[in-house]
Order: sequence, then structure tokens, then C-alpha cells
Amino acid sequence: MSGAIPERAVELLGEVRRRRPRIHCLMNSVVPKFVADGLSALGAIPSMTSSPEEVGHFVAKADALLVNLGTLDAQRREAIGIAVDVADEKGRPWALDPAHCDYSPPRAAFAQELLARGPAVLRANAAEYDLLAVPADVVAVRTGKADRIAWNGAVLHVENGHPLTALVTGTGCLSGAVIAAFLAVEADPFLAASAAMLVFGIAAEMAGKTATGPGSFEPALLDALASLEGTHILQFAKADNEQG
Ligand SMILES: Nc1ncnc2c1ncn2[C@@H]1O[C@H](COP(=O)(O)OP(=O)(O)OP(=O)(O)O)[C@@H](O)[C@H]1O
Ligand SMILES: Cc1ncsc1CCO
Ligand SMILES: [Mg+2]
Repeated sequence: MSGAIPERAVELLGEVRRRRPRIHCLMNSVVPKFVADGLSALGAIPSMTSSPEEVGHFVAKADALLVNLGTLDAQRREAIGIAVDVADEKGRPWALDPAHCDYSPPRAAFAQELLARGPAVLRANAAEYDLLAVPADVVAVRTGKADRIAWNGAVLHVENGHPLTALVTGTGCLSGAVIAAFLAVEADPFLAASAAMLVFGIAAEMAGKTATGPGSFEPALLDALASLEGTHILQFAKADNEQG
């Protein structure tokens, strides 16, 4: 299966750029601009409002939703409840990022409740991931030096990436948004998440070739998300099924 994933990633990146899906992001207060810029660079359209009065309308017509639990507060919790209700009603795919749930038991409990509400994908760093029980119907993405994507017994490792990614706050948040963008154009959530992680990892590698540190890496990553071509994916993809 892994042999076909780079080829599908090329097609899906083309679909994102052609269709320009709108991704509604319930984002934390730390990195909304970076996440919105990353989605725009990729070819999608970000929307970011988290007001409870408006979020339902934004989600109803969005192509996919990202729920990120960073800087969670009472209003964000209310907005997340409404957004997930509407995504459910309208059949919009959504991804969950349980940001920093490892620092706060109430947040971990909320993340676990949300996992039962049917996100297509969970994207978490290793510490967050280890705390949660991911239901069988949710694609589980654990990011780190290598990214691991698991669903229904299929497990893919994506080895692409660059160490500077770990030094820029919000790259995990942006990777969740990229997953949501691919969910908007691909009904198979394992394929969508795999393609997204491949594209993100290869863009990071390209950015790492010119960056001299985290400060220059951040804009270089945005540039790479915009300039990445299908040939780069086919040339650089390092994706393998987990050996049992
Ligand atoms: N050592 C590393 N080498 C290469 N890439 C890495 C490394 N560590 C993390 N990454 C990449 O950095 C991105 C962020 O992953 P990480 O697991 O650090 O998420 P995170 O902690 O949620 O990030 P943030 O909260 O800052 O958004 C992912 O794309 C991941 O593949
Ligand atoms: C640092 C930080 N704190 C809350 S959200 C966020 C960005 C993603 O880690
Ligand atoms: Mg995070």
C-alpha cells in the first residue's frame, strides 16, 4: 500500500490547490496567524473565528474542521461543542489536536470525550498521544522525529521532516490543519492523513535546506508549502508500512 501513497499524495495536493477547500480552525491563541498562513500557502482557505454565536455558521459551509485544544477556556469549549454538533449534522470531516492535554487532566478528559464524537483523525505529539485511548474508527497520527499514522491495522511511518520543525512553535498545530485540508478532498481518512504528513514532512525538508535557524525556517516552511511540486513528493517520499 505504501507504494501508492506518494502517488496519491501528488493527486491530493493537486486537488487541494484546485478546489481550495475552506478549513475552519478552532485554533489556540498562540499560533492562529502561522496556521492560517500555512493553509493559504498550501492552497486552502483558512477561517478562524471561535465566537459561539458565529462558529456554527462558519462550520456549516466549511469543507473540513480542525479542533485544537490549545489555550482552552470556557468560550472555546462552548464553541467546540457547537462546531462538532454542526460538523456532525452536515457530515463535515474534522480533525482533533489535543494540544497540551498532557499538562491538564480536565483537558485530557475533554479530549477523550471529543474522541468519542467521531473525529476522522487525531493528531498529537507523543506525550499527548500516550494519554489518550484512540477509538478504532479514528485515524491516529502521532508526530515526532518520524510520524506514525495508524488505522484499522494499517500503520504507516513517514520519515520525512527536519529537526528545525521541532523548534518552531505551532508546527504540530499546522500539521493538523494540513490534515484537515486533505480530509476536505479525500474521503479515506488514512490516505488523507498519510498524504498530509508526507507533504508536510517533505516541505519541512525543503525549508531546512535554506534555513539557518528556527527564525528563517518558519517563512521557508511557508514558501515550501506553496512551491512543493508533485515531482518533489515522488523523489523524496520516505513512507513505509510498519513491519510486524
Ligand atoms: N526531531 C524531529 N525531527 C524532525 N521533525 C520533527 C521532530 N520533532 C517533531 N518534528 C515534526 O514537527 C512537527 C510538530 O510535531 P510535534 O510532535 O513537535 O508537535 P507539537 O508538540 O504538537 O507541536 P506544537 O505544539 O508546537 O504545534 C511535526 O510535523 C513533526 O513531524
Ligand atoms: C505554546 C502553546 N501554548 C498553548 S497552545 C501553544 C502552541 C502549540 O503548542
Ligand atoms: Mg501540539
